[in-house]
Amino acid sequence: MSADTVAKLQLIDIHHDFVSKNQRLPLFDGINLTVDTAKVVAIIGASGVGKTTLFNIAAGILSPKSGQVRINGADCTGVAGNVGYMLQKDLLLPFKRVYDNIALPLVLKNTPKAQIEAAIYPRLALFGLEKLAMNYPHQLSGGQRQRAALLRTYLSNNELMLLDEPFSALDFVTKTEMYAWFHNFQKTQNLTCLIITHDIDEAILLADEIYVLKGMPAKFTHHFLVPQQAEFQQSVAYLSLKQAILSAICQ
Ligand SMILES: Nc1ncnc2c1ncn2[C@@H]1O[C@H](COP(=O)(O)OP(=O)(O)OP(=O)(O)O)[C@@H](O)[C@H]1O
Repeated sequence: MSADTVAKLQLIDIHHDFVSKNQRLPLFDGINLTVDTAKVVAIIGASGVGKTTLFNIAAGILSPKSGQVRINGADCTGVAGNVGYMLQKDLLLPFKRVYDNIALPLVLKNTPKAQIEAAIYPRLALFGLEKLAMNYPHQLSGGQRQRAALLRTYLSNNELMLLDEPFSALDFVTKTEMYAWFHNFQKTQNLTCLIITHDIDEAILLADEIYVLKGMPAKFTHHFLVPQQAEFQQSVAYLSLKQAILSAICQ
């Protein structure tokens, strides 16, 4: 396999369990997943199925009982710091200005001030934050806060971004705008993202591929490819795909 064809992220035969009330709770019994460069893969599943745990394993925050996490072909199992990770809630620090919130991961890496400025200022416009950098988070709308959190994640690591329910907490109109903005941003920047969500529309509107995670131990029961033509979103085929995913989750 040449370097160009190595997947950005591979989860290989992941097994994991928890012990609860002296009982072993098998969570994963051989999960496999590949995320190719410049693609967005969404994992959709019911609450408690194991999405966050799988994300923590992919991020290296949690070591699986067995199996391997490969990033760019290298074994990164249980090794944190190789991905950008954005949690569901934007988690901006309320007492810090937007700029300082965005700069935080770079400050923690002891990046020189001039380098931080050079990383942030040219990108503010891309994230629609050019007039807001000196504001505090409470002065921003939900969508603006989420874009600030995304820019922070992007600057911490944009090789591979893991996004937990990136926009589902927003109101319908803001969410719809954010889907269009993110889709365009991801495609123009060739970002590679793994997303977890409960929201079928979020999965279809953001992802190239969708996996349904189900059962206990959980496994991927269905895999859907999302057509990428612009007219797809207004088509009957969109509704059919949504229905098929819903059936897959509820079956
Ligand atoms: N540290 C832990 N010890 C014991 N059980 C745990 C632990 N962490 C998670 N679990 C259990 O593992 C299962 C999966 O949890 P996880 O948070 O990964 O699910 P999820 O799909 O992300 O849920 P949600 O969508 O509600 O956030 C749940 O049943 C949870 O109670």
